[in-house]
Amino acid sequence: MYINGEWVKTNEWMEVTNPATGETIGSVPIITHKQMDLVINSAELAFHEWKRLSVYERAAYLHKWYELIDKNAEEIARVLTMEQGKPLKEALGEVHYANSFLEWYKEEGKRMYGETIPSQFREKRILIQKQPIGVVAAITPWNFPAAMITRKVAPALVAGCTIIIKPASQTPLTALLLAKYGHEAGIPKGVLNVITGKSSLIGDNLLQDPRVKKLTFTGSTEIGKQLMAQAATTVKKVSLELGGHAPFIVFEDANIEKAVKGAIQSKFRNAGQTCICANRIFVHESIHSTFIERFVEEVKKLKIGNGLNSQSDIGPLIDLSARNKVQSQIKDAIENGGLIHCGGRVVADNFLEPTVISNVKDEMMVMTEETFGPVAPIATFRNEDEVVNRANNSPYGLAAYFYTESLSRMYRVTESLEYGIIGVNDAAPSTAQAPFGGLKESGIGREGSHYGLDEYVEVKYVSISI
Ligand SMILES: NC(=O)c1ccc[n+]([C@@H]2O[C@H](COP(=O)([O-])OP(=O)(O)OC[C@H]3O[C@@H](n4cnc5c(N)ncnc54)[C@H](O)[C@@H]3O)[C@@H](O)[C@H]2O)c1
Ligand SMILES: O=C[C@H](O)CS(=O)(=O)O
Repeated sequence: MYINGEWVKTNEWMEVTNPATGETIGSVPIITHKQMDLVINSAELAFHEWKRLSVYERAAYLHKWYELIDKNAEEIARVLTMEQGKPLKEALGEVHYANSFLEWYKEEGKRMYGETIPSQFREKRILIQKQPIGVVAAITPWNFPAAMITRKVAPALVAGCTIIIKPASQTPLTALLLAKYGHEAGIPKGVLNVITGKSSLIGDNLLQDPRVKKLTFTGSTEIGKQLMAQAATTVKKVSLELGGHAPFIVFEDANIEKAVKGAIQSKFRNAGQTCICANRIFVHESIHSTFIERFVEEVKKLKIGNGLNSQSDIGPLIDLSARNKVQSQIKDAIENGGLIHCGGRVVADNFLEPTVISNVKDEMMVMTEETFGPVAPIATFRNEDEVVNRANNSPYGLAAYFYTESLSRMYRVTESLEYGIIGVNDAAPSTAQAPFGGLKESGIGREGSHYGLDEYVEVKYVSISI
């Protein structure tokens, strides 16, 4: 663990395994209650100094950190693949995507402007200041072990906050490697902290402690709800990036080749283990057979294998329970009339073949539960109103995609879909300068863009009588 600028150990450890091989590739300490108080105290003390630096001084630290991550991207990507499983080419892409948040926020922090507002009284002046909120608790998921951390750390630190990061137990090594380079960048002690251990102990301590002013969580909706309730006990500011269940709609006037390419890209990235993966594919009945033929042809080209193998397109699922959950969705679809066009079988322990299922009904598990795996369920639809209603019929509202060549349809459907992120003929919308986040039970707040910076500041109103 990295606490107050030092590498800290304990007597208890937990192992980190490679999901592709089951081998133990490392171990990390299990934090104690006493160390929880140490890390919160360190972050609190550091905050009072860190916030006094100019944003240009803070940005300079982020710039050095950015340069070190860029220089060591291959090393970080290899560790990421070893503990998370994604193909090395995807892991390297994630490291650069993660670093883009440092690059973007080190400049955006310099635009954290205040305001003056005209008063109706001659003798009064109205001043609006933006100030850092304080100590931030960041709890992150295993599917993007680098990007889900820097998407929080970059705006938090440049705004003047200090941060305590708890990475997922499955993927702590990437977080610790990022901290190593943050240390080498000279980030002052107590500003950046990475702790590991039992989730509930860490969560209980962070969320009950009044010195922690903000919770930023990325993970499942179930855990997000639990943490939001715990944060309420000390009225912490909360940002939640939660589950998704993206509809992917192919209208009759779509460019089918673009739609097939986009569906492959969205569905099978990270073996389908991303919050914005296409989860429900809706194809207009008039082009269904053409789409399926081309889609299955391309899916069959995908190569499954260890992420360290440069030929692999699809790595393992994170663990056996994840694989079993996806398998149960496939089984339910088949039992209810779904037709398997390819895949559906376990290749080895955590490896599941990329699977395409047609004749899918909206009541099936695969169409109602988040599918964190390489399974593409395809349903047909007759008209725009029908498919928009079906697409919106979900407790989730994170990402949605649709393919059309019609400008008027693009506006109609974009305005009707109840999702925070919409890709129109585009299956890869994520970028640092744009706001990422969802509606409904997909979360609260945004990450990335200037909206993401606002999550780490308080707005102070100063009324002056002269
Ligand atoms: N919206 C987004 O930006 C986004 C991004 C990535 C993943 N996700 C979602 O995350 C989920 C997959 O990630 P996951 O399996 O790591 O999610 P998860 O909710 O199981 O765990 C997320 C994090 O919370 C921690 N955690 C679990 N229980 C806790 C507790 N009681 N107290 C404190 N911390 C606790 C975990 O250790 C992990 O670090 C999916 O639902 C996916 O959609 C969303
Ligand atoms: O899994 C969720 C991630 O936020 C997806 S992305 O890498 O930001 O597109």
